Parts: sequence; C-alpha cells; structure tokens
Amino acid sequence: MTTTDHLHAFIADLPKAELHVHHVGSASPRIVSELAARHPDSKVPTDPEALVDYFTFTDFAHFIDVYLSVVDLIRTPEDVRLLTYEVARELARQQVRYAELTITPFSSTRRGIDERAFMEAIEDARKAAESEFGTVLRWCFDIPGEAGLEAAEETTRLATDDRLRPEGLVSFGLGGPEIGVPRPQFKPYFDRAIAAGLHSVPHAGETTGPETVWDALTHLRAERIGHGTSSFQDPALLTHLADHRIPLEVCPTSNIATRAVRTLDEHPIKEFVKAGIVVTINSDDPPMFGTDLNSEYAVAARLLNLDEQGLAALAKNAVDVSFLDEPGKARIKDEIDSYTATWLAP
Ligand SMILES: O=C(O)c1cccc(C(=O)CC[C@H]2O[C@@H](n3cnc4c(=O)[nH]cnc43)[C@H](O)[C@@H]2O)c1
Ligand SMILES: [Zn+2]
Repeated sequence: MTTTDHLHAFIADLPKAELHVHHVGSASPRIVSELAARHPDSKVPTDPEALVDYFTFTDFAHFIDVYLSVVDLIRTPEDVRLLTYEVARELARQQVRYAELTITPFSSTRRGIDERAFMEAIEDARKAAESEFGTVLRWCFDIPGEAGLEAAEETTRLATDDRLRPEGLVSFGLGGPEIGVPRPQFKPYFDRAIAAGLHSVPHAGETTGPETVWDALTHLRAERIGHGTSSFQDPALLTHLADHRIPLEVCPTSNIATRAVRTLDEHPIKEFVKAGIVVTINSDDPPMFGTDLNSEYAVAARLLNLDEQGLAALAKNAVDVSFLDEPGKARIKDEIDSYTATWLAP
C-alpha cells in the first residue's frame, strides 16, 4: 500500500462531522435519475452517466441554474423524506457521526409542498437516521438570497414559529449567489432568528470579496462562515477570524467546480491555517461536484501535508465548532482519539 492509499484508508473509517452540506445538493445520482424519470417535463437527465455532464458547471450562476432544476424534482413530502433519509445513509457510510444539513424550506414551500408536511418529513428522516444509522442530523435553514426579502421573511417565519420550527433546527444561513445580493439587507431576519436561539452561519466570500465576509460578521453576526474563500485577500480579516475564533467551512472541490478558485493548488486553505484560523473540511453539494467528505479530507491532507494526527485534529475541529451539545461532542472526539490511537499502534 502506498502512503497515500494508507491515509485514504485511515480517512475512510475516521469518525467525522460535516458542517456544510446542502440537502438537495446531496441527492445521489440514483435519486436524481429516479425523480427525473418520474417527472419527464424536467430537463434533468434520467441516465446517471449523463448526469456527470449535466453536473459540469461553467460558473456559479450555471451551478445555481442546475441546482434549481433538481429542486424542481422534489415535489411531495415523501420525496423530501426519502431524500433526507438517503442523504443520512450516505453520510453514515462515510463514518459521519454528526451533520448539519443546510435546507432551503422556501424553495419547497413556494413549489407547493405543505409546510407542516415538509417539517414532518425531515424530522421523520432525522429520527430514523439516528436510530438506524447512528448519525445525528441537525438542520440549518438558509435564505436563498437571490429570491429576495420575500424568501427571507418566509424562511424566518418557518424557522422561528414555535408551531412549525422543527426540533432538529440549530442554525440560520444565507445561500445562493452573492453578486448583487448585499448581506446587510438580511440583518433584521438574522436578528429575529438569533433572538429565537438559532446560530448564524451565512455563506460569504464564496463568489465575492472579503468585504462580504466583513458584512456577514458585522450585520449578520456570523459565528461561522460558509466558505469565506476570498478572506485571504484581506490580512486584517484573517487576523480578525483567527483572534475571534470564527471558523471557516472550507469546501475545496466545490470552489473548483463552481470556478470560484482555478485549481486546488491555488486554494487559500494553507493561508487560513497559517493565519491561525479554525478550518473545517466539508463537501457542500457532493454528487454535483463529484466528491464526498472522505475525498475532501484527502484533498486537505495533500494541500496541508497532514498525517493521521493532523487529519484527526481536522476532524475534531469540526466537532468542536459544531452546534452539537457538549456530551455529544465529547463522545465523537473520544471516538476519533481511540480510532487514531488504534490505527497508529505498532
Ligand atoms: O427556490 C427558488 O425559487 C429560488 C429562487 C431564486 C433563487 C434561488 C437560489 O438562489 C437558491 C440557491 C440555493 O443554492 C443552495 N446552494 C447549494 N450550494 C451552494 C453554495 O455553494 N453556495 C451558495 N448556495 C448554495 C442554497 O442553499 C440555496 O438553496 C432559489
Ligand atoms: Zn454551501
């Protein structure tokens, strides 16, 4: 076995947490092709092999266009339940013990799925996943920013109304394109979500500059930043993120697939680590980007020159800055430590 194969084998069974992964963006090629076959009016291919081409993006706008065509395939609460359950199964296969799944309820309710049935579907899948696979799921509800303040209002209502808000909801996000979608306009909605006890985790600095990350920190009181890729352009921002222990949810392959970064070797993850920022590794929309969390850990190992101890530290970073309760965090970190010790034992 080569050293690389050896590290990949270590990663495969390393207990992990995933903090930045989208619900619809995690639909497997099998689920997408099944749903596409059920809805022949859709432009999404039914052949899983044709999906590889379909999931090749010219830029971020093209990615969102394709993403929404997959959103259009999810039409019933049963589709939502099945998708959520299958996403959990795939996470469990990769030894993911805990995941915060970003869900965009606005996209489903505006397409006619009943809001109560939607919440029941995700909660039903969450409970089944925990008891059948041992994977704990939590939700981040995100505003699709480009859909405007109507989407912000609706997402905030769904996230804060005690009669609707699902038990697994822990955080509030902002996704979609950043160009032409200034972050400060969402401040009142984030204020309401934070007042209702949710954590703030907007995307920022994925497709625009470091000023968007500053806006997310200042106006949306971000506790973690989704991507934050362009932060490397501003040394003062790097210092701020490190000093205030604001983690970045780094998704390397996503940034290449959406052409936010040219090549993996040019990815600024090394600069983030050098600046002392807490970095977590994530897969974002894995089947759409031809990746999974294990592959992202392998990418991180290469870019950061990590051995098993380094990879275990990276996995523990994600647990530490997750919104899981303290006993849950301790359990997963103990598991990471004993797995690593056993692996390295002579
Ligand atoms: O649902 C609609 O009707 C709708 C109307 C206008 C705009 C939108 C969106 O912009 C939805 C964006 C959608 O993309 C998700 N997503 C997945 N991966 C990423 C990412 O890497 N960066 C940003 N957003 C991403 C996000 O969760 C939104 O649901 C929708
Ligand atoms: Zn994302």
